[in-house]
Amino acid sequence: MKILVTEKIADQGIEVLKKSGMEVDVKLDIERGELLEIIKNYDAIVVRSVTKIDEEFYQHAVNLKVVGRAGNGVDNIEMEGATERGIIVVNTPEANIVSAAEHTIGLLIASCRNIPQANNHIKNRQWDRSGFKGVELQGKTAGIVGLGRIGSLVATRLQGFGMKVIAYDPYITDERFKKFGVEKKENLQDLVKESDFISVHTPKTEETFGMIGDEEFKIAKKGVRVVNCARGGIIDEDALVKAMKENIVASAGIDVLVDEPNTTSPLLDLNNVIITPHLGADTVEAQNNVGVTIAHEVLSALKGEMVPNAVNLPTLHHQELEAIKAYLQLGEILGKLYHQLEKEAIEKIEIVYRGTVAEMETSAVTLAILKGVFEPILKERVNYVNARLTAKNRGIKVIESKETVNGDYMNLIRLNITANNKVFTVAGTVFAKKDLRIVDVNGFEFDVNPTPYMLIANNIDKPGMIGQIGTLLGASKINIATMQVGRNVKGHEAMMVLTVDSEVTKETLKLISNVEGILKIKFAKL
Ligand SMILES: NC(=O)C1=CN([C@@H]2O[C@H](COP(=O)(O)OP(=O)(O)OC[C@H]3O[C@@H](n4cnc5c(N)ncnc54)[C@H](O)[C@@H]3O)[C@@H](O)[C@H]2O)C=CC1
Ligand SMILES: O=C(O)CCC(=O)C(=O)O
Repeated sequence: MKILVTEKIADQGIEVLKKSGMEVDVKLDIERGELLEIIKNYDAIVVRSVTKIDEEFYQHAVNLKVVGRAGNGVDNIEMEGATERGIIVVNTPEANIVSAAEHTIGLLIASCRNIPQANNHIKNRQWDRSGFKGVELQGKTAGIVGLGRIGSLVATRLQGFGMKVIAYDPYITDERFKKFGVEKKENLQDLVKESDFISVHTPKTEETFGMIGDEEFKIAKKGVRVVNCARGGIIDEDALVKAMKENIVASAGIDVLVDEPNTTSPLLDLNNVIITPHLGADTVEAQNNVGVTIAHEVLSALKGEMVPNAVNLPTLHHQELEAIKAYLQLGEILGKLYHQLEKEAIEKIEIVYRGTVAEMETSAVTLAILKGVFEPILKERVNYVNARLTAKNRGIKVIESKETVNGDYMNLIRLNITANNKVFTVAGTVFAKKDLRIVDVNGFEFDVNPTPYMLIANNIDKPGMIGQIGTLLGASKINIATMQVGRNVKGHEAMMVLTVDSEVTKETLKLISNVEGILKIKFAKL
């Protein structure tokens, strides 16, 4: 597979990609036209904040499976287009947050103490100590907008300077405010009125773009100082210029602009604005961390694995992913059985989580089940990202339910798949956190450890059936690894599940199906 890297990531990250055996092309500063022309040749692209991944891009990226954003914000990536096409978008949301938080503090202190201005002054061979008087942080009130990963790191660091920290973030719990010792503000206006310093740490969304603008500067304290190390425009740039000219804002520390790269912003003309060209994440540590993390994530995503930082998938932290890993495998296997045993078009898929698994975050397991259901018929066109959409587009109802009671098993996943007025059922469990078992197929009970090749037969429960199948497989040089029979009533229909060491050809299946008493025989690849 081929990976294109269009922006600088750490050499260690490139090494990880290359060592995996993938073909890696690094084309920094590639022109848009050339990118659109060549992207059809690639399975994955790794970008930072400059490369625009939009609808036009997707139309050319016909073989693309993964977009890796080496960094945090994904506002340069159009998400809907990716999800519709089953392209998985991964980022590294934790890898550069310390650097961004420290840069925020740097911008705040540098602007409060006029450090860049004084530096320029003395480098111009002058020594006039007047005109650079700053202000202290201690005893002042810092208003944080967005108490997420970076906002909370900034909050704790500012508390270290003896500041009172207040925050506005309507989307997080009161516990999180308490955890960081931050006073909650119910609305932005209250935060703006009370703050001596305001720092924004939200993503750029329709709601946050321009959220600090003319109205907010009207009610802000005279001499307020602001920092934007999040995304350009969260503090409206025109309103900021105006408020600075009117001496409402005493200083601004800015790392991000609406249009980047940018060397013409009117903010550059104001002496009390200190500005860096989007350097928040530009440290040795953050870049190594980001580069290596994104490389591993892109490789996992290309292998079709669930990735913790997939943006267009349920959010899973590493620990959560570890906890559900075995259920992801089990769910996919259970799902894969349907289209290999049955041919009817599915109308409804009911997924029942029972016992300990019902207490977990199972949305990703549902995706694994759906991926499994469609994979035998859609192959690589279905993946975790588009599995739900695939079900929807095919008019299939997906119903999930949870039962916290334990039945015969500590945990159980059961699928009831309705097609043409019949219900196919299959259930499985996980023993000792990693041992998968199929325990029920259409009401026949088993304890089968699923393997890549399985034979599943319905037969009349009578003597000699097992022997005949064994003989035919033996003649075809197919080794049987395990064999189990499930039956409900003696002498009626039974089901045999055999795990075998190699693929079973259509000819061998035909021979088995001709055995008297065999009602149905199917070969399943898991
Ligand atoms: N300058 C740089 O180089 C870097 C910038 N960033 C940017 O920093 C920002 C914050 O990143 P993280 O802390 O990782 O994000 P996060 O997702 O952890 O936190 C964002 C917080 O903003 C809150 N929020 C969303 N809408 C809001 C609204 N209307 N009002 C108030 N709060 C709102 C959310 O509830 C969340 O708690 C992002 O814009 C990211 O792109 C991140 C890394 C480096
Ligand atoms: O240095 C970069 O790639 C941009 C960092 C950033 O803004 C982010 O990770 O959101």
